Amino acid sequence: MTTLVIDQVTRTFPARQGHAPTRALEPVALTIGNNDFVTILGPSGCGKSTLLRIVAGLDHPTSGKVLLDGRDVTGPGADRGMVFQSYTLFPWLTVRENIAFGLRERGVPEAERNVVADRFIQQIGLKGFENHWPKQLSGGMQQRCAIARALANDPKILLLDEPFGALDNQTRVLMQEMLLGIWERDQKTVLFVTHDIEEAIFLGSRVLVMSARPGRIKADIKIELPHPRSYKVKTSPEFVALKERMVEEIRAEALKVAAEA
Ligand SMILES: Nc1ncnc2c1ncn2[C@@H]1O[C@H](COP(=O)(O)OP(=O)(O)OP(=O)(O)O)[C@@H](O)[C@H]1O
Repeated sequence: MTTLVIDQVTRTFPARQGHAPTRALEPVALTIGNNDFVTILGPSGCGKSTLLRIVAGLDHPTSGKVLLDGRDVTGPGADRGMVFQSYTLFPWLTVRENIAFGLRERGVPEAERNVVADRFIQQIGLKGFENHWPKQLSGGMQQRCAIARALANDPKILLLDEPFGALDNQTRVLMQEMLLGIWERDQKTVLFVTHDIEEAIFLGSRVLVMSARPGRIKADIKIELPHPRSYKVKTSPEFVALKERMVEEIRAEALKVAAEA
């Protein structure tokens, strides 16, 4: 079982060209495990991406530390799979090659790589597109491929930074169901950043609400909606009540941001 510990992590970006330093994160303390699907919700600029980048090892805390299964996170690693909002597939590799990229880096033989890649191609519904180039795919298909590429490495934890933010609403809902289906089957530990309240509740087993900058965890809410979840749960009284609560939490933070501007 995977345990991620975020131990009193802060991040201050240094002063630049007459601007004061930016305090992006106040001490954040958090333990994630039990194959949680944790969604992080917060107003724009509250430090969500900064926190995720620190867990990914792409940025470093100013103080505090991150431990994955007891080991200090000091840089990126195959134990953490990352998916960004913008499409980040390698344009010179086909769908199958993109998905198998991490396996190739680790020296897995081609035949084995193809078996793993094809399993994920099937799971994410890209069968028939194995040999397509990223530019031949729609945005939603590219993001499915990016998720498959992250999963193919069998990471301990999947880190997603607004992965569906650039998609139209219809595609976004389908992608949420697909990702949830994978989680329901494989029970991966997931950390998912979004500013979409419905998305955070629908996907999450736990929603963390962050305060306005400097960000800290303002609320940690367990979501007990039953699984498997379909989009229909969004109209249930439980879902609507959770949404009302989150709207209030986020509104209070958004007002603080507006008052500062
Ligand atoms: N490399 C950097 N240098 C200086 N300041 C930065 C840097 N990265 C982020 N910041 C600042 O830190 C704060 C938090 O940024 P971050 O991107 O983590 O917020 P966010 O919650 O992900 O926002 P959004 O929802 O708009 O993507 C912001 O004020 C941002 O301007």
